[in-house]
Amino acid sequence: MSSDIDSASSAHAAGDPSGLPFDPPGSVRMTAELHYRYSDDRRPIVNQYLRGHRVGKGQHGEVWVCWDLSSNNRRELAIKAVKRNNPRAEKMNMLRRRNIPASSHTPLTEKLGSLEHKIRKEIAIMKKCRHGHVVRLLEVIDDKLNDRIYMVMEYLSGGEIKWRNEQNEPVLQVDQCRRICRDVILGLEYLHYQGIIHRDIKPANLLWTADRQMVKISDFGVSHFSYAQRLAAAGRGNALDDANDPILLDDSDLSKRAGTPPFLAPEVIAEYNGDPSPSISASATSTTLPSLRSAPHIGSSSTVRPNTSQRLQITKAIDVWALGVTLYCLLFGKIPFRPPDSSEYMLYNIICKNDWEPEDTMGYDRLPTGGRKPKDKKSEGFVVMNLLDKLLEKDPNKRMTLDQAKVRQFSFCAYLPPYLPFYV
Ligand SMILES: Nc1ncnc2c1ncn2[C@@H]1O[C@H](COP(=O)(O)OP(=O)(O)OP(=O)(O)O)[C@@H](O)[C@H]1O
Repeated sequence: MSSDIDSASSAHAAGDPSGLPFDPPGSVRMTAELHYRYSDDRRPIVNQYLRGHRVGKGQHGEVWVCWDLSSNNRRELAIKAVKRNNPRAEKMNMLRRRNIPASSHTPLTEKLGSLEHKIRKEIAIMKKCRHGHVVRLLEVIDDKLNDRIYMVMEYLSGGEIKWRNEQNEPVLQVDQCRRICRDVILGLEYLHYQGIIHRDIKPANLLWTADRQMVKISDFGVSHFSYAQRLAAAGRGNALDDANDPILLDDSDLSKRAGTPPFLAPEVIAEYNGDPSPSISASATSTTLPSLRSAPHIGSSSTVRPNTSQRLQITKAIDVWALGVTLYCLLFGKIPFRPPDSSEYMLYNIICKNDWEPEDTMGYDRLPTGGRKPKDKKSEGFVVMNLLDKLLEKDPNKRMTLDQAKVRQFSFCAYLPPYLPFYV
């Protein structure tokens, strides 16, 4: 399996004129002091950041737009404020432990350990990243007195990708889907090179820049760092220079299910599947998943049983699968694997066993797909169906690699410029 990683890393080096595959990880300022005051018009100021409106609310905290008063042009940034002891988040986690999903699009963070641990891991992972298609962390303010952590990030004012209307019809043109796909491939390629598996790729975690010309990958709340993968991707010489936070090397989160149900790869949920499990990738990390016996059993006649005899491993291929699900969502305005009811159990069964079917047309511009196996090899439909086919390959060993997605015969992204500047 290391072959695809090796070829990917050599392609990186070859593809970049500077000879450096990617930007070096950026330095993130760690600030232990917090000063809270108010502007003349009574707006809060956290250290040098003047707080504006709230842009979003996550499970563990809130995100605000802010302006850096210390910069010449009052640079616009985002600040995520997380309270360490958050009773609401603890309650949500408790509910999930009982397998009562809040929504099928809510990420599972089952037993991911203490909130503090989760945030520290998210920060440690973001600290390793500096890439044009990955949301950049700039500063962490640790407010021990009030039990809060502030993460100062670049602000993506275009917001989350909206991919469907109320009738579950696509709202993005095929060309926009193509660009988003290209951006995510490049962002993921960088993450994997850094040894990071995102584990929650989905449209809601892709944020638009202000001009909506580019997306960046966000939300590293359930991401995993694999030193083995970093070694395989970057080579021992490079990886040995990494200054790794010890929290990154803690593998305990890998034994927990994480991600958003409709986007989970078959190998993550294959314990529901009675068939022999896909074989294990040689580059896989060594930690295994536990049995998911506690899953809600809806439909007692089902023959699907948790397969506890074989333990599966988490690899970068799960991000490729999630990219395939994401691309399908963008093109068709619906998820590819749709259970007849809201049962998570049925969903997992369908992901593992069923094939996906396209609509007759794709995108807001309603381009013909030509069906599941288009005959016209020169058509856009053929290229896109072929790409989906390879991304949504159930066997992770046969699934397309990002390298293949970028440079091989899949011309879906081929005529776009291969690289964007990596600065942010
Ligand atoms: N850098 C950013 N720029 C613009 N909007 C952002 C940024 N970071 C997060 N957001 C928005 O803020 C909202 C909350 O983000 P946040 O990461 O806290 O929650 P989340 O995505 O639900 O993740 P979790 O609950 O797992 O921590 C999201 O809707 C996201 O779109």
